[in-house]
Amino acid sequence: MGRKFFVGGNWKCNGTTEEVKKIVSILNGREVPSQDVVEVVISPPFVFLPLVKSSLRPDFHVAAQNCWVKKGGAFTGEVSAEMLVNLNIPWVIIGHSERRLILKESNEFIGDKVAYALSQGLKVIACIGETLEQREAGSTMEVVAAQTKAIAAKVSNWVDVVLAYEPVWAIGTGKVATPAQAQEVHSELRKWLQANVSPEVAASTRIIYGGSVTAANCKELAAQPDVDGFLVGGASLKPEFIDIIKSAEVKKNT
Ligand SMILES: O=C(CO)COP(=O)(O)O
Repeated sequence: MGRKFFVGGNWKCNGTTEEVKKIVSILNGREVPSQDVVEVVISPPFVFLPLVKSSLRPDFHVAAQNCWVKKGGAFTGEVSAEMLVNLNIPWVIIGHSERRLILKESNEFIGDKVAYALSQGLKVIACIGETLEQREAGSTMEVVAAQTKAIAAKVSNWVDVVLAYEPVWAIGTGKVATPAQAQEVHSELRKWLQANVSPEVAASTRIIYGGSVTAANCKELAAQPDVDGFLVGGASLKPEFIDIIKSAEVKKNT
């Protein structure tokens, strides 16, 4: 299979220059498993991308948190995929639930964004996940399958895509999915990819979990066979992010 463990740190809309410098210096000073074992990607707000890119250790990479759906131009307030490429930013997060729910980005719009970002040479962390209401109504798989379908419809090459399953009820709530809950959805998503894309894509695509991941719960989650890493919010702004990166070691021993 060979799916390299992936840990993303999504800083969301947080940080000042001073805080950014402090977090970067903490990240730079700690030992973590080698790049053969874990791929680490840090995602600061747009305005801090150049600072983080120029000061972060070379074995960690950077991601934007969003980009425009097509070529840049007269789109006030947007940042284009071309600009990220121009700044040598290799990754972008697309379809985070905060953008889906607060900014009303639809499945189709997100599919278009993923396709355009890939076409420009960016690698994409594509986010999906159900709300509490949807989970309680028993429609989790239906929701995440529809979200994945809208992405799959526009993607022909999955090599540069990481799928992030982030149940909305677990984001920023301290209410992490249990290892069994995460494994269940990840395994169903892999089956969905197998049936609707290809067995090769299903076997090789990393499906990472996000939602209240901490140093305390990451090892148990990482031990699940279909959990290939994490997208971390709050804890990525703290030194414990290093411990979450180290949970990649769990995988090495399984
Ligand atoms: O949304 C997330 C990462 O993209 C998860 O956020 P928290 O880790 O703060 O719950």
